[in-house]
Amino acid sequence: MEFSANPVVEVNDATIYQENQAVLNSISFRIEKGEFVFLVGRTGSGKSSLLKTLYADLDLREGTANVTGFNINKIKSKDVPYLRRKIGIIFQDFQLFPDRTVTENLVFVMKATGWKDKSKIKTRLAEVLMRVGLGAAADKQPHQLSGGEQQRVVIARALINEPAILIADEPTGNLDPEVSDGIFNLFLEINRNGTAVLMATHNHNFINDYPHRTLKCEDGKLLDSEKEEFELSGHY
Ligand SMILES: Nc1ncnc2c1ncn2[C@@H]1O[C@H](COP(=O)(O)OP(=O)(O)OP(=O)(O)O)[C@@H](O)[C@H]1O
Repeated sequence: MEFSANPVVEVNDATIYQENQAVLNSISFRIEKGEFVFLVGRTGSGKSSLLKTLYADLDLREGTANVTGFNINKIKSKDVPYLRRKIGIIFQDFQLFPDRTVTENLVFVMKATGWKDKSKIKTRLAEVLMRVGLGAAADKQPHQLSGGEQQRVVIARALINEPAILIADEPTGNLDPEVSDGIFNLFLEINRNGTAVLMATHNHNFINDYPHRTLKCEDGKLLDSEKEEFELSGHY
């Protein structure tokens, strides 16, 4: 991977806290534009805490982090929505409005992020739904869709504002293995089109089948497969 002047994520000497407990100590890493990076580590090792720090849901008290040009350690709450437009966030629970159609779910986010022009909204909506293979689902409600399809809607929602990076926290954690593979392949495809991906996962098959740079939270440290060798598996 080329070393660029403008990485999508740059973290220096950051200590990640949950309340008064340091979860990860003095960690540093960068993610370049268009990179695909796995994040692993056993339950409670700090993966979600790290991701939350990157999207400014958890205060960064020590060290610095720059995400898509925003200084996370100095970011003001009024600027957090602008940061979140540059990153797409995807969780394992789908977090769609259950009583609204797919279109309404997506338009809600578009309006909240400044989209006004009706024809542009319509075009973008069709684009992102096509991109995730759900061209025919626009008028369905979440309960009429399978878990995999709901996660595709969430990914479509995350893509609306052309984020520089997708941050995914166990995006296939609630899905059957076969469906998980489809969702994972969708992430690969989105990545091939230039969007960086940082994906926390417990699914070793993904990493074995698609070996790529892997960060591992272990004993308060962040190991980086680009810098050192480590056991992928272990007690988790
Ligand atoms: N809201 C919170 N308040 C206090 N402590 C928390 C909070 N969230 C997480 N922790 C603690 O911080 C540590 C790291 O948790 P974190 O959720 O980041 O781990 P994880 O690697 O994402 O785990 P999992 O694989 O289960 O999602 C754990 O000890 C956890 O108990």
